[in-house]
Amino acid sequence: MIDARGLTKRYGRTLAVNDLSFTVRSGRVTGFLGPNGAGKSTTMRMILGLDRPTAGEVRIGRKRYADLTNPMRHVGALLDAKWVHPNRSARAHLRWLAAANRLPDRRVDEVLEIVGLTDVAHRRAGGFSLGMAQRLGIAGALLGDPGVMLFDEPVNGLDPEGILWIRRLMHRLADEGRTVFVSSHLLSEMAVTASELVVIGRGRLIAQTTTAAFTDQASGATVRVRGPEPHRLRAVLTAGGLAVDEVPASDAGPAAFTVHDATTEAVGELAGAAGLVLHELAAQRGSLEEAFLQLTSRDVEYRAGDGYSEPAGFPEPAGYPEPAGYPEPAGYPEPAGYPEPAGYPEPAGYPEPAGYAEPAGGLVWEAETSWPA
Ligand SMILES: Nc1ncnc2c1ncn2[C@@H]1O[C@H](COP(=O)(O)OP(=O)(O)OP(=O)(O)O)[C@@H](O)[C@H]1O
Repeated sequence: MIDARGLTKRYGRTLAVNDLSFTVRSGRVTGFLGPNGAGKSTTMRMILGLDRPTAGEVRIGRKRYADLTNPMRHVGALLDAKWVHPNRSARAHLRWLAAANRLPDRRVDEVLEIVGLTDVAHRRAGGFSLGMAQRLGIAGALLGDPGVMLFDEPVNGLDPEGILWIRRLMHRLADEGRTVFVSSHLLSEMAVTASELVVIGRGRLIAQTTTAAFTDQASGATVRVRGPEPHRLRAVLTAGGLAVDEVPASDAGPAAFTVHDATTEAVGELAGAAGLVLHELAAQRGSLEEAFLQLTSRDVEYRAGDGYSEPAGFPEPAGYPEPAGYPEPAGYPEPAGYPEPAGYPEPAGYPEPAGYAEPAGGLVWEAETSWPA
């Protein structure tokens, strides 16, 4: 578990992280989401003891990083994949890392196997592609078999195969009971990788919630429903106080209704009480992108009358540029047979520390942001 309380970091006039509190739980992938310059890397560096907070603190388990004995056994991180001596082989790099951290040498071959680098372990790391370098970085993070893993923008610059590999690895690590905290400014990638989200903007917490609740709450829950008696169905739902829109037949499916701000339970019970047969009843979830657009517009409305003023020292990150050469993983196909880990059950073996309380459910709307459109 990672527990941040009041975490604050100021660089001169720039408030990079501003009174940030959140909890990252074990046994699931938690996405750390925010636009460029939101403060994600700074927060991760503070978790890892590489930056000292101006105020507040962060704990891994129940200890601060500085108080961990042999930290690599507790927390592994991929911050910069190219942090490796270019003339060392992958195996030599990992053996050096293991020796420096008093970790057993046999673990080197184990982690090379996990990340699929066994066959190239003798090659110079300086000649590795970005994808291979990422794998080597992850092997290093896994050396101590830590219960907590941090990844800072791990898919930046990777091809679709590399992105998919990282995503599957994170799910696997979470299924093993580890705490997996992964930062990204890519909403689409987080939507399929993370089951929980910590969302920040300009250094402040916007939301901590499940990915599903975030999209539901921000984009509103809608239900798709269809039956053999559409006229009666519409009348029954409307009489039940629900807003109904017709969806004409298309390649995507036969004609149906979209019911707004409703649950499948409410729609099903109204239909059942009227004795109506249904052929389809499904919750429709908005995309994470839609959720963020909704969030932004809400903030604009909220700000209109509340006297909100821009805090000093919050420069707008200029233009939120997409890193050069980074392809948006738009719509790359999910390979057949790829199973989404069902429900991220809490695995045995990483018990929640005593006294840990589940954060209150629902969204925590605490701050404003300007998400790039
Ligand atoms: N060492 C530093 N000195 C001064 N300012 C810094 C330093 N590190 C970060 N900042 C500033 O703090 C803010 C947050 O930066 P940070 O890199 O943590 O954001 P990020 O969310 O990780 O962004 P990105 O996705 O672009 O990496 C930015 O305004 C950045 O310019």
